[in-house]
Amino acid sequence: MSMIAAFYGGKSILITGATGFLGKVLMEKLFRTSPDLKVIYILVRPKAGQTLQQRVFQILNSKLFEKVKEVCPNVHEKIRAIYADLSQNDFAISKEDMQELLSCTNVIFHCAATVRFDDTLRHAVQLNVTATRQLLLMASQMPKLEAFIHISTAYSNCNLKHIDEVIYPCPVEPKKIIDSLEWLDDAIIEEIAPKLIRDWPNIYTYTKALGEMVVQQESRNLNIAIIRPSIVGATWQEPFPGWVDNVNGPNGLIIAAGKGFLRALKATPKAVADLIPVDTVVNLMLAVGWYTAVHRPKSTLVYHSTSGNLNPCNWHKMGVQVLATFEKIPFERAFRRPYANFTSNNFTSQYWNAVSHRAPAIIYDCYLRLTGRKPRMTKLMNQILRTVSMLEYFINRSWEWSTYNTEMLMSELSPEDQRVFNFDVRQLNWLEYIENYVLGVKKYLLKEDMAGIPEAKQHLKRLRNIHYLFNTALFLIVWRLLIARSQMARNVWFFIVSFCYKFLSYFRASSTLKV
Ligand SMILES: CCCCCCCCCCCCCCCCCCCCCCCC(=O)SCCNC(=O)CCNC(=O)[C@H](O)C(C)(C)COP(=O)(O)OP(=O)(O)OC[C@H]1O[C@@H](n2cnc3c(N)ncnc32)[C@H](O)[C@@H]1OP(=O)(O)O
Ligand SMILES: NC(=O)C1=CN([C@@H]2O[C@H](COP(=O)(O)OP(=O)(O)OC[C@H]3O[C@@H](n4cnc5c(N)ncnc54)[C@H](OP(=O)(O)O)[C@@H]3O)[C@@H](O)[C@H]2O)C=CC1
Repeated sequence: MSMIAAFYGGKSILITGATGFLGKVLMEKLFRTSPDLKVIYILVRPKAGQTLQQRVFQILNSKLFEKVKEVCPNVHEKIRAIYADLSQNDFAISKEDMQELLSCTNVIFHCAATVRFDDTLRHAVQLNVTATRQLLLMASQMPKLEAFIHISTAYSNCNLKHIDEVIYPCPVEPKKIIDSLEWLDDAIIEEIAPKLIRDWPNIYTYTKALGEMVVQQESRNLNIAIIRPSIVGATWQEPFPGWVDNVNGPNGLIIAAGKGFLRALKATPKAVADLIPVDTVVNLMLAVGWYTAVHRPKSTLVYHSTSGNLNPCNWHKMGVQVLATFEKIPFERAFRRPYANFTSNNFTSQYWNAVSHRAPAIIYDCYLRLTGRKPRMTKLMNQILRTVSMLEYFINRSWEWSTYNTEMLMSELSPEDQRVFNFDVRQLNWLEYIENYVLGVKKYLLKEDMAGIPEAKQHLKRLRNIHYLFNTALFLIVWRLLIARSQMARNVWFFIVSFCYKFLSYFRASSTLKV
């Protein structure tokens, strides 16, 4: 019998960010392994014209939740969506709902955040710092609370090279930043933001670091733990391999590469690609929730959910496997044949951007214009290159994350829990994982049918022929222009032609003699 699964039985669990990538997988696993849990409260805002109920309905009716419905047929009754906007005071939760949350919650998983690298400082602080403080304040008023699990990121201290499972102090007190944002206007905030974030690469990682400090400062006598995942990727095993649902992190780049838009990347091939499957992170979260509640460690423990020091994979290996998978299961209607050119050199990267990205986009837009259609490729390419530039920091460096606490926890679990809540990334086979990942991107993000693979392969063959034809034509045009302008090129040309002619005459003469 799983002790962790039993622990969540009969519990009321509060999840923020339940509509996000991590939150959905967390809910799915909770319902599947502890169908006897009492209720999951989720703090949700209406979005994209959908009410809370519609959002919940959509999640529960997705493929991700197919297994849950077999194990826990009354899952609809066990989710309680509470209207909340985490960027508002008191989260804009109604008094009645707040009362229920305060009096019933046993465990909190705080996943909500803005994960945009380029968010405004004001919004990122509101969500990643102030909301965390507000939630801790609520937690301190919950008499039945057993554990508060805060989800941070392994990159919250990416200004360091070696990162331990400890909370590092930030140069500026979070409280001072929160207070100053109240009276500074937006223009000034954006002006001071680069000075505040110093050697952090973006607002996101900086505000996540501030969020951790807030957790440390406001922990009071709560049982708190922090989990720091690295780059969260598709599911490894559960509920099925390859599930993804947004374009964040590597997902968007896999699409861009598979569709042939992105053929070169400024990346350090030997740098560690610290991906961690989302189900591994979720298993660790649930194990940490149990351990924090039952064993009540004296201090706030930090757990790294990373792969680099236990089972490293580098960007080169990853790129090669992604490309190999594109060969087997290509994406439909590719713009060009997928190809990978990793370079860590600035100049070479600029060159590839011009030749492999911008030039084909301009040529294609000319073609669209000539055929009376609206040009769109240059805009799309600029968008992709902007995204790539935002992610470059993370694919050109390696970090060392220690994982003592995570390994300690692994050894504390019973064999059954180690199986049901497996977060031992040493068992991960990267080649298999990446293949399933790419397949998942095709099926769940692009919604492409496997029946379309033969046509996709045909399309790639056509693209290859067009590529050869285009290159030959280009070569001939350049050569013809050179001959017209340079005596030297003409001499070389006549030399080659006369050499070929002599060779052919000799070959013909010797074959006539043999007869
Ligand atoms: C040689 C080439 C390839 C070779 C072979 C294949 C190799 C492939 C191997 C895999 C590649 C490896 C690269 C991995 C890099 C991973 C780095 C991840 C770093 C994580 C560090 C921290 C992790 C975390 O803690 S948090 C989670 C990470 N957060 C994010 O990923 C958010 C990042 N996104 C943003 O901040 C914004 O979207 C931004 C700034 C990139 C763009 O903002 P903008 O306002 O300009 O546009 P949007 O409105 O947001 O989007 C416009 C448009 O772009 C699409 N899009 C968004 N994100 C991505 C993306 N990551 N990749 C591709 N496309 C993306 C978005 O859907 C929109 O499309 P529409 O059609 O207009 O809707
Ligand atoms: N994905 C990754 O690679 C990594 C993620 N993390 C951390 O994991 C956590 C979850 O990330 P992930 O699931 O990928 O992110 P998503 O962007 O998929 O999900 C973010 C969640 O936060 C919610 N949210 C955002 N703003 C508000 C708001 N104002 N009010 C209420 N809810 C809000 C979103 O709700 P809505 O659906 O309404 O937008 C969504 O449910 C974050 O803390 C992130 O920092 C850490 C390392 C890597």
